[in-house]
Amino acid sequence: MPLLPRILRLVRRDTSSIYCQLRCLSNMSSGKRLRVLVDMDGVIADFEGGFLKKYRARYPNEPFITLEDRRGFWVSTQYGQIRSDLCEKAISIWESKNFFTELEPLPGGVEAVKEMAKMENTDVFICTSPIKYYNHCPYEKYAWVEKHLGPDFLEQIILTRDKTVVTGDVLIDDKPDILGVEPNPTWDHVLFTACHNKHLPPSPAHRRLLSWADDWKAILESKRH
Ligand SMILES: Cc1cn([C@H]2C[C@H](O)[C@@H](COP(=O)(O)O)O2)c(=O)[nH]c1=O
Ligand SMILES: [Mg+2]
Repeated sequence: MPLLPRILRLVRRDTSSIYCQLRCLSNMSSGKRLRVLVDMDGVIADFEGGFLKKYRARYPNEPFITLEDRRGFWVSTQYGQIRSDLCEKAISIWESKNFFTELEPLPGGVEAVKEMAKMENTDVFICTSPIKYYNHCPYEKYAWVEKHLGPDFLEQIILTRDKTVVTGDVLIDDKPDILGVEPNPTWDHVLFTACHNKHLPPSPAHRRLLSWADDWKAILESKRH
């Protein structure tokens, strides 16, 4: 169909639909775009800091693990190693209402993601795993994105418990082992440094992004070729 009738047809639709269609047209004309998947907890939202603050407030007489002493991705596992009932107490924190909405942004993350989304030939998606206790978490993750990244970013959310089935060029994520049903995900994993993974030795499996002050633009550029 010629371009003008196509545009006229588009303007009759709602604005988000127009946005999507124009982006598709732009994709078609500009060739290869880079698709960046950005994790939320531990990458742009301060899960560990938020957890520790709320855990200590709710269980002031229980032992706790400082961020300096955190080891291993699973907070619940490390607390369970101190005393078995502390595993459940840890879980009770992120299963509580408002836990995910009230997470503070990690320094520079929101700014970097906004800047990334404005870069030419770049599509950014927030790729995040909800907890299975779904009463609050999925809603609150959407609310967090709207509050910090803006309503347009609600189009860019991927909620999945298996990130291996999502296609992308790069996945920036603080979890060292991202496993699922797909043995060969399309993305390259860039490990975002967090309190629980900073002691891990360098691995050929992934490059590191030390923080959002690190050169994330250079990493993206290297993935375009
Ligand atoms: C540390 C920890 C996390 N979780 C949950 C919390 C989040 O919903 C996901 C992590 O999501 P991401 O997309 O990989 O950042 O896992 C948990 O259930 N238990 C834990 O100890
Ligand atoms: Mg994470």
